[in-house]
Parts: sequence; structure tokens; C-alpha cells
Amino acid sequence: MSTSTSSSLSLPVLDLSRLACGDEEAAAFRDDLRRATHEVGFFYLTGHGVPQELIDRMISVGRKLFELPEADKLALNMVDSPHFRGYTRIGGELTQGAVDWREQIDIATEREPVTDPDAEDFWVLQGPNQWPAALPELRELATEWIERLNDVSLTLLHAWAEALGAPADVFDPAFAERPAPHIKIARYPGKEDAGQGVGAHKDLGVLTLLYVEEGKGGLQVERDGQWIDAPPVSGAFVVNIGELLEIATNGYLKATMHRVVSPAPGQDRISVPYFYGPALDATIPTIDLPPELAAEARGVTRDPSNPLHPVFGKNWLKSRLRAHQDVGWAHHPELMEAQGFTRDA
Ligand SMILES: O=C(O)CCC(=O)C(=O)O
Ligand SMILES: [Fe+2]
Repeated sequence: MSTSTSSSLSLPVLDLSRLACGDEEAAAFRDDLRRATHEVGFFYLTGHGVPQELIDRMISVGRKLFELPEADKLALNMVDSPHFRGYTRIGGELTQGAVDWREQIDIATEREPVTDPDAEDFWVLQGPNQWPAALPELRELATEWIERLNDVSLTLLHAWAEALGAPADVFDPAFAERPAPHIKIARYPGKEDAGQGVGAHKDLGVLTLLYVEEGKGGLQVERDGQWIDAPPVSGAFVVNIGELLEIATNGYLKATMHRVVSPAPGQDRISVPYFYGPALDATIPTIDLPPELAAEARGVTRDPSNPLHPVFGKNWLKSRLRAHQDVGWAHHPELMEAQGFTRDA
């Protein structure tokens, strides 16, 4: 059974199956989870129960997706979706105002678009996905992926809640109806000089479960002001805290900056980040931390260039408009202007 940390890796390794090994082991897991996500905000998750067969299928279907002819991919162009779903070509996305060197498809839970003109802005995020006609298996696979990772995420959230001295189900109402998880399948092509695959950022949701193709480095995590390499561990997910859990814990848990540097020329790298999010209109509850933990809460990060919203939809919309400005201008110019964007930014 693995322990909480591994000397050869820069991030802790946590084995989720310890939760089913009796009360004492489960409590020890929760302590390790709390410590890892207070101190680092990132860890490797093993023992998660997601079958390796499903993981392998996801990576291989992901590869096939990016091997489709350009016209097939552009038939799913995100710029045609007011809901920010579909394909983004290489260089079509921005992080911190700079171009990311990856291509990707964004897939999220499908629900009827909201047409009420008085609805809150963030309901534009709700709607259908764009599916590739030439890869029909993607739809079922992505749906299964999201369902499986929802279960893992809820198990982790219950463990966090207890580890923070709250009832295990404290977060459940936010997720009970219409949770809004989201995945990307991304491909980072090789580039000279280890450039920006995706620029430094925090994830905006509750937590992220990232699967990276075997043997493909490039993910870096900020720790004590340094960039630390976080290479993939076979069969493990890389898990990190999103901004909403930082808000929920007044900064006791840490949404950590991370980035991906491009592979070397001639190589590429597939990854599948899954972002767990509650209902778009849910406000993440604030946990009343026990005094000894409250004393170590750092407060929520205040960055004028990245205001954090406790309402999930607001936080997600902020990040979508920033990263996909072409989609914003094509479908939501009034929202772009309201957020202070200018057309030639
Ligand atoms: O592809 C990766 O390894 C990480 C991607 C990421 O951080 C993101 O899309 O938020
Ligand atoms: Fe991220």
C-alpha cells in the first residue's frame, strides 16, 4: 500500500482505496489528503478504480480525433458554439494573454440552452456539444469518462469535507442538481525551446483530475516560487484544487498555478483534464474550519487580473471569455465589453 509521499517524485501520491481499508486507514488518508492539498495543492491519485482499459481507450480515441482531416476538426469549431463547446485549433486559445500551443476539444454535460433573455449571463455555458461524425465512439466514451470521474470526485470531496471538520455531505447540495463537469482532450505538438503549451494558470472549478499520456512530461507546478516538473505516473491521475475549493476554505486549500511546456520538436503529448464543477448557479459553501485549521488559512488570493467568484458559472464564464475571445466576440460581444475586453486584445 502506498504511503502519502514518494521520495522520487515532487508531488505526494495518495491511494484512494485506503478509504475502504477500515476507519483508521480512512482517517489517515483524509489527513494525508488535507496536508497534500494545503501544502502543495497537487497530488497523484492511485487506487481510484477507473479501469485501465477505459483510460487506454480514451488516449487512443484522443489520438484518432487529432489525426482526423483538418476539415473534420474545423466542422466542430468552437467559434460556432455560443456554449464554448467543440474544437480549438493550435494557437486558438489564450492564457494570460499569450497564445497556447495545443489543439483541443471541449466537452461538457449536455442540456437544453437557456433562452430566457433575463437569465444570468453564465447560462450561455449550457447547451449541446459538437461531436465528430467520423469518430462516433467519442460520445459514449466521453460520457462514461465523465460519469466515472464524477464518482471519484464526489468521493474526494466527501473526504475533504470530513478532513476539514465538516459533515461529509457539506458540498452535496451544490452538486445534487445539474452539476456541470467538463473535459478537454488536448494535444500539445512539439515546438522549439519548450514554449507555452498552456500558460500558467489556476483551474477555476472545484477540482481537476488530469490524465496524461504515459511517459509524456511537460506539466509543471508552482511550489515555493519555483516550477516543479510533474511527470505522469502510470495509471494515476494528477489531481489539483480549483479556485472554488480555495474560496470554500478561505485559502486553507490551495489552487496552485501550473502550466505545460511544449514537447520537443517531432514529439507530441495527449492529455485529458476533467474539471469537476457544481451547478452553474451554485454558490460553493464556505466551510467553518476548526480553529487549528482556520489559523493556517491564508485567505483567498486577491489578484485584480483574476477576480474569484464563489458562483461557479460566473467563475467559469470569466475564464471562458478570457481564453476563447473569438467565441466571446462572435456570440457574446456585450459580455466581452462588460468584462472590459477590447476587440484587438
Ligand atoms: O494538459 C495538461 O497537462 C494540463 C492542462 C491544464 O492545466 C488545463 O487545461 O487546465
Ligand atoms: Fe489547468
